[in-house]
Amino acid sequence: MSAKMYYDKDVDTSILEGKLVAIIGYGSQAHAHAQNLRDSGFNVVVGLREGSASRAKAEQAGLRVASIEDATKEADVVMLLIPDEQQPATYEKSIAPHLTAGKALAFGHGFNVHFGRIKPPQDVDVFLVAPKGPGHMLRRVYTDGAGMPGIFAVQQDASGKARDIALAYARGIGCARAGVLETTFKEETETDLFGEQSVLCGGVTHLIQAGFETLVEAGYQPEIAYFETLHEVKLIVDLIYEKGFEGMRHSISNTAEFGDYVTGPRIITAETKAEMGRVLKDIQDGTFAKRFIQDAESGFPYMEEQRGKMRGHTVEKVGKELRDQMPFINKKALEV
Ligand SMILES: NC(=O)C1=CN([C@@H]2O[C@H](COP(=O)(O)OP(=O)(O)OC[C@H]3O[C@@H](n4cnc5c(N)ncnc54)[C@H](OP(=O)(O)O)[C@@H]3O)[C@@H](O)[C@H]2O)C=CC1
Ligand SMILES: CC[C@](O)(C(C)=O)C(=O)O
Ligand SMILES: [Mg+2]
Ligand SMILES: [Mg+2]
Repeated sequence: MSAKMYYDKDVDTSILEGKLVAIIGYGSQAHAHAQNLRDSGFNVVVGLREGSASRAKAEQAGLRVASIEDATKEADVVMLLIPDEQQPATYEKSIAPHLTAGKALAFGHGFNVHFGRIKPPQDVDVFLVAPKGPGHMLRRVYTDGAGMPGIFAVQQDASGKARDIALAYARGIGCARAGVLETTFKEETETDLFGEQSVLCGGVTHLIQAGFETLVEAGYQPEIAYFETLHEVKLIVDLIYEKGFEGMRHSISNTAEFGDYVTGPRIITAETKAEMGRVLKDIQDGTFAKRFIQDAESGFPYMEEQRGKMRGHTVEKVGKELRDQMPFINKKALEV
């Protein structure tokens, strides 16, 4: 293996003993960071805006809650885990005035530092710890005794200890159970945006949607189309996750494997890969970031239009009905 991987045995967490970590926000990532750190023995305070709907949930989980300003004042490490588009304004108003020398400012994604939207003072440590997966799954795998890989990067090392703090933090949220490796803000930001757009979120959902629509438009039952093009994706991906492509192909029929080789390249073509290259370029030169921020600043008209379209789509309606008949599917997982 060429990358240096850090596991629990390689990480000394004593650097955070007696220190206070403020988790700003209580959404997907934040609730998992706060609860995992607390369960790993760290001191945690959750910083929330006034009137936050999340206060009761955080308190119910046994966490102490303070205003963002007070949490920043008290804490040694301030982890900013609110939506990327909201971070600069909250940082300027509620965090920067209290971010005194010697503290550490941390992120779960490098977007705002990399694109120059947050410029922390020179006398604080700045690092990121980015778990490679959704926050709700970060909490689930931690409570299952497993872990989710993560990557960390140091942008500013004012204390000379920023790497050790970042690694201790990564271990605290459970990432060093699965493996943690070092990156830069640039590499994390660009690869994360590329992965979520091209493969994990944009790629997968649009592939499923196109397959589902093709079957339904050809007259097949939507329920069968749902099982075939969506539900079974998890079962196939679980095998890829556990055993790689070869392991998955061992489990499927020869008929399926032959069709995989014949038809896969007709669906994901050389042109698809060339387009992925153009997507990556838009990410690298800031074109995507600009488009995202513009939509956010106008109240997300494009994003809301897309959400509205999908809400009424048959794949969503049929899917909800079918999932409601499957009580073993974890329905509590996304409650926070
Ligand atoms: N979602 C994920 O799994 C991943 C996210 N990340 C990164 O983690 C960070 C957080 O993302 P994510 O967890 O999706 O965020 P969420 O959308 O889940 O964050 C919601 C939380 O942010 C708070 N919030 C929203 N707007 C404001 C505001 N203007 N001022 C103060 N608090 C606000 C909400 O407060 P309230 O409770 O009061 O409504 C809520 O607690 C981002 O940098 C993201 O890129 C990284 C890896 C994966
Ligand atoms: C895949 C999307 C993600 O990058 C993540 C869960 O890792 C995100 O920004 O939510
Ligand atoms: Mg992301
Ligand atoms: Mg990600």
